[in-house]
Amino acid sequence: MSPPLPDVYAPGTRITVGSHQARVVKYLTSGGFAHIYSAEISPPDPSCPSNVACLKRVLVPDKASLNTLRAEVDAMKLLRNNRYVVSYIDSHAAKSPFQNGTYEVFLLMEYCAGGGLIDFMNTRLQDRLKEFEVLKIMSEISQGIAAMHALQPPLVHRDIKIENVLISKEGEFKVCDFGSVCGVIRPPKNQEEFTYVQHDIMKNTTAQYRSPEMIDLYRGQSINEKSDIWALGVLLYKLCYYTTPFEKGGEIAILHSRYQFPAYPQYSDRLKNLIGVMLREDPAQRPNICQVLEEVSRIQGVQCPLRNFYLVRAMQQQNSDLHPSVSQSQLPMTLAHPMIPSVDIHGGQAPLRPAKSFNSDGVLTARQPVIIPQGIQTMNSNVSTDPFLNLDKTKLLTPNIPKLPAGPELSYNNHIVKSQTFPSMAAGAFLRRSASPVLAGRGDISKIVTANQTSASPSTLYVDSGTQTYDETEKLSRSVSRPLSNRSISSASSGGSIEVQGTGGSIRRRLSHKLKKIITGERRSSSPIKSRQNTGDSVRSTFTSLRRGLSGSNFTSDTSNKRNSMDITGGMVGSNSYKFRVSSSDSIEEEVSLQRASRERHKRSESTTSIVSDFETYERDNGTEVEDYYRSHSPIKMSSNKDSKSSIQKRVQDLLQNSNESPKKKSGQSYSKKFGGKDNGIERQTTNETLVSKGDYSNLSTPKVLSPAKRQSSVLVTPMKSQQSASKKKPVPPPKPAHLRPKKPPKPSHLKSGKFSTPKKEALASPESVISVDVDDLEEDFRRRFPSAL
Ligand SMILES: Nc1ncnc2c1ncn2[C@@H]1O[C@H](COP(=O)(O)OP(=O)(O)OP(=O)(O)O)[C@@H](O)[C@H]1O
Repeated sequence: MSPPLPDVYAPGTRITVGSHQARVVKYLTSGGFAHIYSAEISPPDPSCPSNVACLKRVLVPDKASLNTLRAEVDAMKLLRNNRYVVSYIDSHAAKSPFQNGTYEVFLLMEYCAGGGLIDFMNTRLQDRLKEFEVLKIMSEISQGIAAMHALQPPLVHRDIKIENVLISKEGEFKVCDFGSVCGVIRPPKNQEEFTYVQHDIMKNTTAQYRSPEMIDLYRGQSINEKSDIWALGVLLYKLCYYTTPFEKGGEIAILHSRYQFPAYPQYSDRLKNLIGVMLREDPAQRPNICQVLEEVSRIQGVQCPLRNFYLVRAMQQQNSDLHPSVSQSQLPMTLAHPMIPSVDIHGGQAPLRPAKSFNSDGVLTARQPVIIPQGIQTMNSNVSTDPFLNLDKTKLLTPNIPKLPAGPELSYNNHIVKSQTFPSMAAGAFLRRSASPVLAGRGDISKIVTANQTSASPSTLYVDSGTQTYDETEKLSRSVSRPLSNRSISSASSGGSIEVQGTGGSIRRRLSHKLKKIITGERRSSSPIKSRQNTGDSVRSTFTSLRRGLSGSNFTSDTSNKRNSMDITGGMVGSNSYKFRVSSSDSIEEEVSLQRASRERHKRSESTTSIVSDFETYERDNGTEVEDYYRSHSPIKMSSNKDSKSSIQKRVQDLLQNSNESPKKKSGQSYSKKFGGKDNGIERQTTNETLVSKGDYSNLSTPKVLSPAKRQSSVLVTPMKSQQSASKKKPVPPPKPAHLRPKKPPKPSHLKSGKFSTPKKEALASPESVISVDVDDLEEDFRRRFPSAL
């Protein structure tokens, strides 16, 4: 329970926040546990043209909650120069003089004088947003989110919603509230992880924006950027129709992605189609953020303001595979940094593909053409990553699509427009604002990519200058531990004096590495792949994971497992030596990120960082391990054992221990998340809905043991290999005893019906075909050929 906030600062109160002096101008509003002020700051910051910044003062109940705030600050630092993210200026944390053991955090950020998007929407209750307005908002938010997804490893916002978009004085739409930010969360592997992830999702996400993979953890799908895409799809829908698509249908509707388009207001089929692909049940079938932005730009009829960094990486990967001895910097610019054309390059006559279409009642009617992104089509033709290419055929062909009741009526007369605090943006002003793309703006992600590429090795796109040896932000730790005196708080972190890429890069690298390492359970030298090998049962575990994959276990979508399951022939179990590709439809991103992660691990193990980070210093001064901080913010708690060969068992043991702790409470918990309500015109989101997977796992019965027949599943292999394996049929050895098989908790009964009862199959990649493979055959064959390996 957070302590009550002390009295509101009177106008004129002076506070030192980091290296900035702030003078309170006006109390604006209160968040969950925060007071929000406008304040004049000095020295000036580029993000505050008029020297007026936003001061957020949060009271934090304990040190653990401080970590949440720190994570938020770290994420903001990483994104500080993106034009469509609320800019971070400075911050400071200190022990609270009001209550023992509590802390106060002051966060200076760009002041968004235009108020919240929700306030703006409330000014347009009668005259709903026009399509071009929706597209402008969508484009800008997508650019903000792209900045997060472009990081390597990516950051997932996890709480994208209308309420978390603010409007600048200039009318730009900016993403805010990074308190739920996280790395990719791999699928939970046991009951404790299930419970932990479930709790974490409940705490950090908003019910109506939750994706199917967040609700049904049994699907064994990672929570990653595609979960943000889903939320962005919900947001887009709400921008259009002022309600969320699953308002009435709830979680069951989310799980099936069932919703309707209201008849009013009318939007183009392309826009509805975009919503449709973003709300695909299967995350792999959703577009990535670059594809979303490309499609938005195409509908707008403007050039896409962002390079498709996923494709750039894929191309660079391809180049380095083809020319391993040639570094990216040696490649010609056009090759190393291809500009993916985002507009039609054939006179606007791009090939047309069918897409879902809905009639004015919101009922699926027929296929409508949609233009395929040219860049994807030409450069990536053998990889089915474009969701606009692989339309949801199941849905298109299903004759009896259940018709949901008509969408909720909107009683906008009851809505109260919150306009006193923040003047709502005048429609005229909105119309005046240009929707032109930004190619080299302050926050242009391509600029960040390029900046990072200049010093990047072929395998790493995002590295900072490499020459930076001192990060001013380290002052934070020292200042934090200093006593408070007369409201004068010493430096929290530096302001704008540090080179953006340098600072961002170093923090990003730190945060990213740690998040990746801890949140995904991937340690520097003990990734899921390596750790299996390190534990001494690599070959066996390879077969085990293959068996899991074939038996349709929930855990097959873990990409590292997938990777393991590939390396099964030729006697080599090395991660790069597979000859026998057992795969479903690894997306190009997954493929690239796997290889990149592998190279990065290698690279990291060779180099030591010379940058002393603020948090590391803080931890040093305060006697806590920096890893604890990230671990405490991680939805999956991992071992603190620094031994690079930490075993899976050890990590699971730690997890078991940690699972007794309740997850850390978010101090600045969203009032909307916590209390819901319709205080502000359009409904703010609530979290009082429960996850479908919220069943009581403590009462789980013994998991079913799969029959040998079930262990024979359809998998994808290359045709050549499939023939080989078919010709090597051996007698099937007896099935493994039940107690030796990996166990998983059974699904709650309400998830067993319909399509949820069967594991989801990935989309099929065209050059591959489906055959039946017997794992035991493979194992037997392997044993015969390499008797000493097992
Ligand atoms: N940079 C800003 N510029 C202008 N107003 C802001 C800014 N940041 C926040 N606000 C206002 O303060 C409100 C609460 O802010 P914020 O969401 O960051 O606080 P919080 O404590 O995290 O609240 P919650 O957790 O409920 O979202 C926002 O809805 C918005 O109206």
